[in-house]
Amino acid sequence: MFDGLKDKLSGFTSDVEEDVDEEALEAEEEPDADEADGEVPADQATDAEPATDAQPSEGDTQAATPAATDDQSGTGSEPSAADSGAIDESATASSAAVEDGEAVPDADSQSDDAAETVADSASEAEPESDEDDGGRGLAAKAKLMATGKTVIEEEDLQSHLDDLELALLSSDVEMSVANEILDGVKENLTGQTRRRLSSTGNLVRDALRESLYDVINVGQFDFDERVQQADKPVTIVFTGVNGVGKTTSIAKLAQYFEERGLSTVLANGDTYRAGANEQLEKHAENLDKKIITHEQGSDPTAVVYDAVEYAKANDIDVVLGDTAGRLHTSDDLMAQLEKIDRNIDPDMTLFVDEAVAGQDAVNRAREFNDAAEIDGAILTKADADPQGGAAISVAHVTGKPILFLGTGQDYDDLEPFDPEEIVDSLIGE
Ligand SMILES: Nc1nc2c(ncn2[C@@H]2O[C@H](COP(=O)(O)OP(=O)(O)OP(=O)(O)O)[C@@H](O)[C@H]2O)c(=O)[nH]1
Repeated sequence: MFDGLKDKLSGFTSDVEEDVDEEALEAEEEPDADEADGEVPADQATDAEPATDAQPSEGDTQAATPAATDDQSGTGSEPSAADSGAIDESATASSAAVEDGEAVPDADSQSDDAAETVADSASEAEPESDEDDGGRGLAAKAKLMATGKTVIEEEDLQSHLDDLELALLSSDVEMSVANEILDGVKENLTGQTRRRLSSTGNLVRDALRESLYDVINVGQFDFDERVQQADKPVTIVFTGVNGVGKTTSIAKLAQYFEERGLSTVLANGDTYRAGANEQLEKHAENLDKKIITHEQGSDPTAVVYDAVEYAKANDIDVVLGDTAGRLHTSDDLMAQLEKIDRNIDPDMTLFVDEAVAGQDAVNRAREFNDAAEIDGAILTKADADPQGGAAISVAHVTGKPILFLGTGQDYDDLEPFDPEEIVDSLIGE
């Protein structure tokens, strides 16, 4: 699921990491030259407050001096990050933990801790009165260098952001959504201080994770809780064009509810299309569910109404009503759904489309929502979609959450949409 997009996002994070670390290594050579003479650079000397109790280790005096100047804790126990941080990742992560006054964590959590520490220290590292050289004073930069930290500048990122934009658009992410993600990444990442070589990857991934989560997590609500708490019968009406998996999704939801102890009745409100009754009847038979149908061409509202009456009379918990999806006659669609709304007042209207339709699905979601407001969406055929563009875009474009993903042709191939899980699967935990 979404493997093409995963690869592209992982390409972005590793490219930024590689590039920014390379620049940090190049920049590192300059302060080293000063240190070789045993002299603290003038900028640092004026900027730094000596920590009187800092005890540099033997033979490491040049690096230990600036490191100690950054040690606000006064413990004097921090190893020289300037010397070891750029070379030895684990040493850097350990020193980050020491800064926090914590025990050295296990190997897996070291880089995360380092990223946190660096994020925490970003405000400390802000220049106060240093001269401005495009946003950050030279003295502040030198100070960061000396402590094994460096800052990510916007110009370091621009070409990568361009690549990311291309990657998102070519994965069918809607333009405004791609822009929102890019803005978020830029905002989250630029100006970040980070510990050299140990935390860039985490910072980039976290920045991307946060921006993706923000666009995906729009309008989420607890579907199960809403259904459980609503007065019964709960009526859910499904909209969307034909052929995308709407009927199958209704059947999958009937099974989903049964697994949660809720009974269902199906209603075929798609009275427009020949064969629609038979199609839904087949699913009802497979799942041993009651189905309400009327003749082709009859009033869809009457079908759903009858299903609601049946549910009331038989203590059925949920009515699942299909409708005909004809976007090209959006007036008809509107009139049909308005009539259902007026007469039946469904608890929810869910839009169904296929993830594999990419931009088309996103556009249809917008149009359906404009024509008759939806409460949420189901994206089918996510199992066959390498792109992920619709899954990322639909919620942001409609302002309504994706509630389920269809992940196969079997009745239990329906997964609740969990934004956090989706983002983790796209970026890695
Ligand atoms: N791989 C995969 N196939 C699916 C999924 N959902 C539905 N399908 C298949 O998509 C095809 C169309 O599904 P239907 O449920 O018939 O689609 P529909 O929207 O009701 O279309 P009409 O019946 O023409 O209105 C069927 O072969 C389904 O088995 C899914 O999540 N993954």
